[in-house]
Amino acid sequence: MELGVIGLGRMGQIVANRSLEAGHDVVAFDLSAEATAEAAAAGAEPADSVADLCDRLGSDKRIWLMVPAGDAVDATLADLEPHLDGEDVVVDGGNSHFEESVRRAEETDAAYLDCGTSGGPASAEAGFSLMIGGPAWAYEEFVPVFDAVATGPDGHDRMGESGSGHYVKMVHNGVEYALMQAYGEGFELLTDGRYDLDMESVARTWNNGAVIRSWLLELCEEAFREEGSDLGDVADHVAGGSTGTWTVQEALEQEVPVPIIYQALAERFDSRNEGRFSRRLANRLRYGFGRHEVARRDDA
Ligand SMILES: NC(=O)C1=CN([C@@H]2O[C@H](COP(=O)(O)OP(=O)(O)OC[C@H]3O[C@@H](n4cnc5c(N)ncnc54)[C@H](O)[C@@H]3O)[C@@H](O)[C@H]2O)C=CC1
Ligand SMILES: O=C(CO)[C@H](O)[C@H](O)COP(=O)(O)O
Repeated sequence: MELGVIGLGRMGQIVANRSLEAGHDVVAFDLSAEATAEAAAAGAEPADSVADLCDRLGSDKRIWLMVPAGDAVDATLADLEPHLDGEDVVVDGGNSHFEESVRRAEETDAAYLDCGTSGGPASAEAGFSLMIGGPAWAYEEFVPVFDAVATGPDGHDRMGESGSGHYVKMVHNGVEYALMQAYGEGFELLTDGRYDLDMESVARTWNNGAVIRSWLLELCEEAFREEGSDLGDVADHVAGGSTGTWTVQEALEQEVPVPIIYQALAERFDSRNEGRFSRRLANRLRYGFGRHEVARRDDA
């Protein structure tokens, strides 16, 4: 397939690279000329604008957006719109709010797929988990690229109608917050508790056969190995929060109790005030899976 990729940051480069490795042709564009050049060095055909990218793709365009959620998606779609028709397919692989995706699907002339993407830059080699909403024919058209960008055919599926992909990813992120909080609390108790323990050893032992083994726990093990059992100078400050907020807002609207996800979100907001071990670990884990910058303490 010939694929246009717009947005070539941490995630978009991986979308382009994995598509190229699977034998697809990629036309790439980013507002940053350096990012476009990086994709070109990996084998993509560089475009110098959205219009140029559309010219190079011709008819039946297949385009993947990997720009920051929010205004950047609308700005890109505004630039794309004069070049799109009903035979074209646009995928938004970012963390957009599901209601925004429904609106965009209604507004655009193209078939629009909302694609929740999980795995982060740490999954560049293994591939992502993709949760997709939108028209079935457009999903089927994109399957060869989804096969390449995901872990494989089992790493993606059509969740349902427009919005459902980003809805499932929103809930995924709420669960992610809660799991991070649970691991953080456990390690905080072990750190402040009765025994002098090596946290990397605990995490490694749990990761080998324990009920609570997981990729996030492997990232805990990595964090303790790289930062030390006490997390060294990792600050007690957790950034982000928008997707968890959306999850809690939706739960309130649906009258579904999600106290653990809410508590994890509240702890994250609280971290912007004072220091605790669980939050320092969450700060460091976001680097593990997302290559988000690790905030460091000044006093360590
Ligand atoms: N980093 C992560 O762990 C994950 C990120 N996501 C989502 O994927 C999307 C992209 O995230 P990242 O790659 O981490 O962000 P990033 O900040 O690394 O890259 C974004 C890229 O988009 C480009 N860009 C911004 N506006 C543009 C426009 N109008 N036209 C063309 N290019 C534009 C920027 O120059 C930058 O290169 C976001 O929605 C994010 O929430 C989803 C899953 C995991
Ligand atoms: O989607 C992701 C992981 O699944 C991204 O890493 C996202 O940035 C995480 O959310 P937050 O920034 O609120 O921690």
